[in-house]
Amino acid sequence: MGNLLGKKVAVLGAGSWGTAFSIVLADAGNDVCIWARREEVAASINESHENTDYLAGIELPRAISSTHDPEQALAGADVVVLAVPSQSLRENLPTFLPYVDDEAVLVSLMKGVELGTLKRMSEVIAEVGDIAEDRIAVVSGPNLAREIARREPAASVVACADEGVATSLQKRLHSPAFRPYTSVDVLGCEYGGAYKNVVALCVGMAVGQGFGDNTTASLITRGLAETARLAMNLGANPLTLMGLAGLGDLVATCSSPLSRNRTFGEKLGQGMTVEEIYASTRQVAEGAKSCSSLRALAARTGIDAPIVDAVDEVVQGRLTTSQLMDAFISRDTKAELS
Ligand SMILES: NC(=O)c1ccc[n+]([C@@H]2O[C@H](COP(=O)([O-])OP(=O)(O)OC[C@H]3O[C@@H](n4cnc5c(N)ncnc54)[C@H](O)[C@@H]3O)[C@@H](O)[C@H]2O)c1
Ligand SMILES: O=P(O)(O)OC[C@H](O)CO
Repeated sequence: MGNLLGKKVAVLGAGSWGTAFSIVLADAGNDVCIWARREEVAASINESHENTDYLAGIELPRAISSTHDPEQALAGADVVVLAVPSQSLRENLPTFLPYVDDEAVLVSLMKGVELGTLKRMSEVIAEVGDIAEDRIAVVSGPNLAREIARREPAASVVACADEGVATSLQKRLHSPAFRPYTSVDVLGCEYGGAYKNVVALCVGMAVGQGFGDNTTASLITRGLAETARLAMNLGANPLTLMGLAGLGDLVATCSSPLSRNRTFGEKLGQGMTVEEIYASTRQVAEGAKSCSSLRALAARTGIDAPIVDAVDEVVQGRLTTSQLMDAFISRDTKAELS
């Protein structure tokens, strides 16, 4: 393990990030085949070199093809990238795993924690596929799909328990506009990625009510404290949370109108219901589900997590967004570094 010298990468999931990440891979010299759940999406990629449903207006490199057939997508791939919504990973894996090469490395792009099991995506892959941790990696960082697809410069983290595998993947991903750093802290990257989505929902709720930069900066900072408290308790390196997969992604997601999580929160803050928001978009806002799993994980771990608690209450319809900030401000006062 450690020498990924092949050229073909299978990307499983033809949404915004699966498609944008395929551009990175193609620019870095890989041949990419995207598995699309819907045949018409595969046809659009093959025939017009555009994913009109998820990344309209972006021309895809000719090194990218697509198919609805998992066997065809995975044939000859030594790197397998998973980019489906987190809560659908477990049900999708049996479709893919029979065609995954025994030596292939699986790379999770997903930023969520599974409801019910409270597992990270790499844990779900390991469990369902009975795959060793040195064959599972994650890529996580401040990587809003449309900016990456436009080849705006960005950095990210590729993490694997086996540093050699992370370094091999780094070489396969390094493109003119995309700079990957290696890490062995898979857990820290995954909690950073899942948690920032919930904080972005919260920031969106504040923005939707008309609050300004003091409010959002306060939420981002306390959100980072909350993320670090839980992730460190579960074994993360604190410096991961200060890095690209922690603070970097938190800032990008909470600041950008491109973020689906922030937008979801903003619509709640403006008075839309959860059901109306789901009906208004096809794209996933992972935080609307992971707020419940992270809340349960924090409770199980005995960690104080007021932001995930409050976001989950709003998503479940038990708290209004106008009660949200009051719920934070009126909490018992304490030391910042407690
Ligand atoms: N979009 C980004 O900027 C971005 C960046 C980094 C990480 N991510 C993460 O990548 C993952 C995928 O996000 P995305 O942005 O591509 O989402 P998306 O909503 O744009 O696309 C999701 C894709 O999964 C498919 N899909 C939906 N339900 C499915 C199911 N039940 N089974 C199989 N496929 C299903 C959709 O058809 C679509 O192709 C998420 O975990 C997200 O947090 C997204
Ligand atoms: O659009 P969002 O909110 O899913 O965020 C996208 C990426 O995770 C940003 O790094």
